[in-house]
Amino acid sequence: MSSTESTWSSLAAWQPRAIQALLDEEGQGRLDRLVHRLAGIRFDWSKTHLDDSALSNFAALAESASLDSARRALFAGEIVNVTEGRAAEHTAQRGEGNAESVHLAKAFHERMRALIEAIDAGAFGEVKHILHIGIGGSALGPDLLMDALGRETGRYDVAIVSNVDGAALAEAVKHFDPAATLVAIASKTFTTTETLLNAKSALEWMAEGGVEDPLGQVIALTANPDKALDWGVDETRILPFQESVGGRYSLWSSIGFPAAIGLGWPAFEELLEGAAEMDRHFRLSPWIENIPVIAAFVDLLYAQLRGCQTRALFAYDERLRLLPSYLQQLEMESNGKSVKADGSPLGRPSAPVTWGGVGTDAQHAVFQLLHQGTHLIPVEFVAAIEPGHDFDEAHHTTLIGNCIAQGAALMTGRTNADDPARTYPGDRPSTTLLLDRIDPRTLGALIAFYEHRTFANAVLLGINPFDQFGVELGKEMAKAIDGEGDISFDIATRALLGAAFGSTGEA
Ligand SMILES: O=P(O)(O)OC[C@H]1O[C@H](O)[C@H](O)[C@@H](O)[C@@H]1O
Repeated sequence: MSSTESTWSSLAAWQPRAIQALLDEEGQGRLDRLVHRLAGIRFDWSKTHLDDSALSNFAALAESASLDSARRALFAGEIVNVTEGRAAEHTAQRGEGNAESVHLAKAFHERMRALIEAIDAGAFGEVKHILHIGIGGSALGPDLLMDALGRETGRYDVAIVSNVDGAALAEAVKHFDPAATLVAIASKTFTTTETLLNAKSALEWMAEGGVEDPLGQVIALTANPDKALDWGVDETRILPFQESVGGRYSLWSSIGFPAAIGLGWPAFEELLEGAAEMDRHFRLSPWIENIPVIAAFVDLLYAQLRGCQTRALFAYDERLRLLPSYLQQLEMESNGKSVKADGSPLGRPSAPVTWGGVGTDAQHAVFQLLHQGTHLIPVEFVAAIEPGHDFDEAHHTTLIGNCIAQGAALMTGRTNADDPARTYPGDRPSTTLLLDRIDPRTLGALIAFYEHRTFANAVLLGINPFDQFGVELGKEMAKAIDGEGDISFDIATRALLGAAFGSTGEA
């Protein structure tokens, strides 16, 4: 048996103790070990089942799974995405990584900054609106940033369109003046069907709106500049980034353009600095003090040792309402795999399903199941101490009070001897991330925390988190339906195609 397998066997023999009992017995010592502060965020795992024995077993797993050398390889810009033969250099975008890559990332950032300065200075005429078109990693990060931080900046109106459904584009441009709109086409590969179709329609919308040279108002954010050139984007308006930056890790590169222009360059730099602080912590801290690594231990405790198939995240802050969808891509596209990096079967559950919503709304919709359902679902609460509005402070005290109350209620439960329907089993785990405030620096650190937690989970499971072949088959079939390629569909699919299009879908 490999040393990793024998560590998993020791972990399998671990017996959880009630969270309340751990708190009662360990008291302040438990808070000292399981509550950490970094970059304006308080990370609290005290209401989980993680105990000293599990912690030391997981630390042993980190050793046997060579997390240290994987981490070193990540930051050194070595090939960690083995199936695609690539490095994963998102940290280099933040100045933490291989010197050459950091240098190149800085040069690309400078190019982006210069273009933004030119736009600010009127080189594109009057620009009021930025229409960012991208999907997946080329949209979710920028969307999260702008929704969280861009509510009051007022520099430009930024709209982010991803869905190929034309209704999304129509809604985005509804209040935009085509003459005063700059279109940013964001695509790492510059081959994504949805993005290129939306971009084409955006140009048509501009032409119909009287813009003589719509392409003159287009910039491209891509790791494939040649394709952008072929598409017709002028070379001077292409903002490249490195091929080694993964799509769902790319908001730090030129894919973050809407944030850099919408929030202003100093804010974008602060975002990068916040992430870099988390990078340094992750790179240098021992396992049992390492925030993303402890978080991964807790994830594995529930997914691998307690059979939890899902994990839930509730943002108790309207500004972070897009965090669950951002994390869904990061975690599920990275670690939702059945084979290890070497192609051998994973042999254990992969990453759980990530889902979630916004508090307090979710309390009135899905929390019933969290409190009394038969599923054990580890919950993560994310909240900020400083409110994002000027209304009566009762809004914020109620919001945060509810967040904290939910964690306590999940853990303590309540028995009603007369009525099982009114009994709460309790001992349900939660993690709380409490941000001092939502600003670029703190958000940068938070997102980098999630990236490193995802990476640590992957290494501990033996997964390559940087490829996503699972999305390709469906794309191929959609192309065949569109007449590209010849796939012979089954009878049920042909019938469905007939019902939708009046055709059989046969190539
Ligand atoms: O940036 P692009 O090349 O347009 O890719 C956009 C997205 O599409 C792909 O199918 C992947 O699932 C995502 O990881 C990626 O972020």
